[in-house]
Amino acid sequence: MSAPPPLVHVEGAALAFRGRPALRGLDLTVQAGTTLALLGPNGAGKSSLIRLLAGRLAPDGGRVRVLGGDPHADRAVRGRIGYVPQEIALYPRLSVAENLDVFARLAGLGRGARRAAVEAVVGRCALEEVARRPVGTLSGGYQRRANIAASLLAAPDLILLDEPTQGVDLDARAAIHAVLGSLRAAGAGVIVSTHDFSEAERLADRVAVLSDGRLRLAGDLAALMRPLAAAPPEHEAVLEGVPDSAAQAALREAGFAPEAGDPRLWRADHGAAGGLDGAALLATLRGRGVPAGEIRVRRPGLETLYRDALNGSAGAAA
Ligand SMILES: Nc1ncnc2c1ncn2[C@@H]1O[C@H](COP(=O)(O)OP(=O)(O)OP(=O)(O)O)[C@@H](O)[C@H]1O
Repeated sequence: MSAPPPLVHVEGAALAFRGRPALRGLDLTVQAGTTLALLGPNGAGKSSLIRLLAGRLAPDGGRVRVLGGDPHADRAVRGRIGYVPQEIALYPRLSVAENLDVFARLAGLGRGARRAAVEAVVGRCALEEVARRPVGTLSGGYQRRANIAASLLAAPDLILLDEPTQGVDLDARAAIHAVLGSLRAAGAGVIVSTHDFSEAERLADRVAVLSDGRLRLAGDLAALMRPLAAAPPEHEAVLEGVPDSAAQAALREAGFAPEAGDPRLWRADHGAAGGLDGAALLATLRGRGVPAGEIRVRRPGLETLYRDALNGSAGAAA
């Protein structure tokens, strides 16, 4: 018997909007049963990739295969994919259960199957308490869970979620994490875009970092994180003002570099300032005229890998 196809196989995917490239030749393979976190700055191409995988868009170049087929051309493949867009795509005046019934009908489920499917996803997403309430009257967190529930009605083999926890409180976030954990435990593939490193570390077994329409890093999360366990702590200087040129020179001398887009946040590459005493460093920087508010020390983690990948210093994809 031949091996099942990978969940996702993307080769050289290119996509442009009005001539402006959003994806510039992206390769990505994801095996069945994987939870992949997609990371990248605003405009990196995460949503574009998710929409290609969902079959909502076709690539301008390259090839996109999901579950062995073409998600754009093949309706049967799309039927095995659950897609949760960033925006809430539900009818605000209908109750959660009514919305889910509409979407189950659109997914082609018969009457009996519809009722069972709605009940199953209401349970899985812990929506029992609000099932009879109009979606428009619910909190953002519940609306997001209802949005996710709608994508699960046809028991998909792959669920694509575009920033599912953006703007929700901690309880709603935990509830959404529980839903994703249960999908993973049931063997479904999950691809989730996020800006939240702790979320990615908690949920994913693989990560992919995109920027400017290109894949900068992809690999097994545990394998990528392993070398960091022995790495010295990182130092982050949070400044009270924008440093003048002398203060900038002092920061650079101490191994710090400015964080892109924020002149008040400087970071020392992991290792560069390792072994230094944060309080002593702060005193030294202040002595040199750096308006340093605090020096934070923290263990390198996924955020370190992410920054290295964006700075081009990451190793080859694992
Ligand atoms: N419908 C569209 N029309 C025109 N340009 C678009 C459209 N969708 C995306 N783009 C552009 O394509 C590029 C990639 O955007 P995309 O939404 O995929 O990034 P993203 O990584 O998901 O960003 P974010 O984290 O902000 O959601 C950006 O330059 C964006 O402006």
